[in-house]
Amino acid sequence: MDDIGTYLTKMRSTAPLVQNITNYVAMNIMANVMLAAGASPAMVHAREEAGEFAAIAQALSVNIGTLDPEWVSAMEEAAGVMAAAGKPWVLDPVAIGATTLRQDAGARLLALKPTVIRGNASEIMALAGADAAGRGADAADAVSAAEAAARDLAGRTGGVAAVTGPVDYVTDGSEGWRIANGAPVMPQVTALGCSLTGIVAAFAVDQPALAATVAALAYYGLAGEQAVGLSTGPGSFQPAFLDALAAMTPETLTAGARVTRA
Ligand SMILES: Nc1ncnc2c1ncn2[C@@H]1O[C@H](COP(=O)(O)OP(=O)(O)OP(=O)(O)O)[C@@H](O)[C@H]1O
Ligand SMILES: Cc1ncsc1CCO
Ligand SMILES: [Mg+2]
Repeated sequence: MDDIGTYLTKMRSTAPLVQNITNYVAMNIMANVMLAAGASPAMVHAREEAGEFAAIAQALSVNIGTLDPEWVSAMEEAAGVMAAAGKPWVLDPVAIGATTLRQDAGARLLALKPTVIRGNASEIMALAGADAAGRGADAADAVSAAEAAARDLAGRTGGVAAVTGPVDYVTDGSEGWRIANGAPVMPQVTALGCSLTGIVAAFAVDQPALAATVAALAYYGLAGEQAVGLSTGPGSFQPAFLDALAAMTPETLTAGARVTRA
């Protein structure tokens, strides 16, 4: 893996415009996370404009957290525009195993071959069709249990799959990487995974998807570690995390990234 910090430098140098079709829970924290990192987020989901906006966005994130059938149409249209233009788009299959509506949406979006799929272990397993324990937005399976599902999804899409948790796993179907950065308080703050999906989209602009995803996850986890020292629990963690994302230098990221070959 190249110097991890350079991916942060490249992302900030272009402040990429990232369209996010995300859930109601995530919208505010996700936009703030992306701004703190140095990207330019726009939450645009109406069916009448999602595809039109995708034509000007540099990347797209699609999150099924609070979906409805109208939103799914907008997601498909925007993803189709990105795919046709060769621009990156990232799928976050929130609680995919829970209902038929989510499973159907996940299957339709998977067919549009996301550049990157980012989810927790239970979501990656359920999207791949494996038996997963998680039924809501929180993970109930270990990252290790989802590695084969991640390789399967990457193979089927020709893209990258990322499983997040205590130690993240990223694969393009052949090579795999582990990212040990992160903090146990992160799953106690809602939508930090959703927000990370937007960060992955921003890092993937004009960069190879596998390396960009690894770098985005290391950056995010390291900022989480730093924020723990500046906070006393999930409430004060959130503003401290935004500050840490903004303050991170490429040099600190390169030095603090705990990335190993799987
Ligand atoms: N136990 C843990 N220890 C350290 N870091 C963690 C832990 N669990 C999650 N993380 C980190 O938290 C971030 C968000 O990942 P997580 O797997 O919690 O997403 P998620 O389940 O999709 O979240 P949400 O759906 O609430 O947005 C990642 O950077 C991940 O590495
Ligand atoms: C809690 C929750 N419910 C639907 S989306 C969401 C945000 C975390 O995925
Ligand atoms: Mg999630």
